[in-house]
Amino acid sequence: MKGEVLVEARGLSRSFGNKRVLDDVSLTLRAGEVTGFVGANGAGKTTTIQLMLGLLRGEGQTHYLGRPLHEWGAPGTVVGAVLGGVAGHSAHRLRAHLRMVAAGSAVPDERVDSLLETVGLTDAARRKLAELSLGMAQRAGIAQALLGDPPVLVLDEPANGLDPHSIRWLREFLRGQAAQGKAVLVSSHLLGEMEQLADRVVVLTRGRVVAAEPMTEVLKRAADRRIVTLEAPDLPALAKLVTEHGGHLAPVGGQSATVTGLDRVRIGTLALQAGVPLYWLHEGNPSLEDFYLGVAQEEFKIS
Ligand SMILES: Nc1ncnc2c1ncn2[C@@H]1O[C@H](COP(=O)(O)OP(=O)(O)OP(=O)(O)O)[C@@H](O)[C@H]1O
Repeated sequence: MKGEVLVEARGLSRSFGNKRVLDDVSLTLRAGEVTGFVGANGAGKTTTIQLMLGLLRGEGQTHYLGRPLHEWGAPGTVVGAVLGGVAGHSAHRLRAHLRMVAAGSAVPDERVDSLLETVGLTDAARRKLAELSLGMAQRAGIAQALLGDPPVLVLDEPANGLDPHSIRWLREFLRGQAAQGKAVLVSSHLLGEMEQLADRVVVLTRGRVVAAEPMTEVLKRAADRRIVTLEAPDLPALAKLVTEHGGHLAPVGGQSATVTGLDRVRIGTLALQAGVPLYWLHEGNPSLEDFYLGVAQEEFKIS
């Protein structure tokens, strides 16, 4: 059922030596939703995913449909993971490799063929794993993750290194999986891509979750942080005006400046009323990037 909680990760923590790389991370994945897991390099996304999947030891627990993964007899029917292409012997041919994995979980051969078709790899079925392109390897990894028809999909940086065509395919594919009722977790540092893909965003900064919100809320909050870029011949006069009305103007060279705290309509109206000339002003669309940079900045200030 859409919105039903399928995965509940609580209090995930992990240290390497005396370095605490994850600190009390909690995540909830819901049926019918793509959750975007974003964070800078080294923030701890991969470590979180490995803990969730039981591939790494640490503190905390993750329940899949109410139970830890190890209590499920066939974990592949609960969660499918794509952790960077397809893992297997490089000399094995794709279809044979998938059939071998399928046999281990009592999945019939026909499912391998239908999944190869689903991910658009029917023509590559006889290629050796070593001969697959990066995009093909990602698709093959997805086919492998889907063998047990799990209701949960977890993908670590699946868009890494893909060309725009493959990224688009991936986006549409994952949206399709969510539309079928699966809960999908995707980690990425490609914020523009995530904005188009995710229903919900979890932001990780230095091992801690600093935001977990629906994308609609993220974009609303980003709108509040929107930056206006402008050009004006008398920046000191404009700066005074902006400050008087609760905004902040920062010169960026020449006659250009950025303004935060006021939107373009307000700035334009105030300038007109005060007789301060403006050559042009521009306000970008609210983006996940604005939101992300905002929360990451606040986090660095307080810690
Ligand atoms: N086996 C390990 N031994 C020591 N430190 C580790 C190990 N694995 C990860 N780390 C450290 O833990 C931190 C989190 O790493 P992790 O790979 O989870 O981050 P990430 O968010 O996935 O980053 P990226 O986007 O670069 O993959 C980093 O500082 C990393 O150096």
